[in-house]
Amino acid sequence: MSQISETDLILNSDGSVYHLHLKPEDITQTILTVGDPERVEKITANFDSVSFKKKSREFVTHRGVCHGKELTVMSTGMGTDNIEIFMNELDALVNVDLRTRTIKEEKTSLNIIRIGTSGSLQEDLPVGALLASDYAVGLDTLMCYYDLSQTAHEQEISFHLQEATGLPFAPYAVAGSSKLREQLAFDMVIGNTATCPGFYGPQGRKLRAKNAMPEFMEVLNAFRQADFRLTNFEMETAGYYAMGRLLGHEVLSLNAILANRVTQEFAANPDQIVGDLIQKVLERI
Ligand SMILES: O=P(O)(O)O[C@H]1O[C@H](CO)[C@@H](O)[C@H]1O
Ligand SMILES: O=c1cc[nH]c(=O)[nH]1
Repeated sequence: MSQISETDLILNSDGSVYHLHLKPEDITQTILTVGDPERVEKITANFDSVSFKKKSREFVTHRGVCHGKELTVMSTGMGTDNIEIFMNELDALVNVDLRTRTIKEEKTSLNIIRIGTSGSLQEDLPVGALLASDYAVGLDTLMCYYDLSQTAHEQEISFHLQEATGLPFAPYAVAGSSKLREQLAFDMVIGNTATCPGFYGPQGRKLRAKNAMPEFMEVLNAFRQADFRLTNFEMETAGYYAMGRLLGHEVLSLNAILANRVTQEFAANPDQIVGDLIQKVLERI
């Protein structure tokens, strides 16, 4: 069996994976993820007990027990470049024998649930809504570097969205886990999430820097492919869904809608909206 080299899979001197600084025994099969490292503690404050904590760069990990269930909560920081590192190293923890550097014969599929914040792209998706991403569309170039398989429907969305936006590469469209959606999001809004490689220009915001595509938000708002429309944007979901498919993990992105970009409203109570989402997930997991 071929060995993964020391530069492809970098391990720290304690045997942990390079950026996450974790060993296989540090994680559980179900992992809740957040962007903001400080949100990890907000979730595990609800736990019965926390048995493990680690911080490495923006990757903060807590492992513990909530309502009798073993869970891991991890922060990723912002952007799909972080998600690429996060998903590869998480997968290596369960599907690579780190001692022999060989891929395990029997694969483990993780349940990965993002609890994130997001902005609404549609007037009828209000601030305060909790949204599960059915599909995510990556408006970044991450999938130019991987051999992602897409369904015919996903390919059509990718093709027509490139046409509509005029981007010089094809965005990638990927569905999330229907199993996790049915378990966790049965009363939430079901939407389709645009994942942007930035918070300002790539989401149509303008401060001082001149935008190359000043109408970008309007283009995303108006995009239709049969009955498909984009409902919200953020910065990680498509990276999760695509890497999840490549590696065989169940992934669901749940979004607390904090801003409505059409009505230009921002939540008066963002912590409460995120808190509601956390409580729902912990009750249902
Ligand atoms: O609240 P989180 O999970 O960080 O998610 C959203 O918030 C950040 C931008 O403020 C981006 O990471 C975006 O995806
Ligand atoms: O508008 C928003 C709100 C949260 N996160 C984003 O990326 N965009």
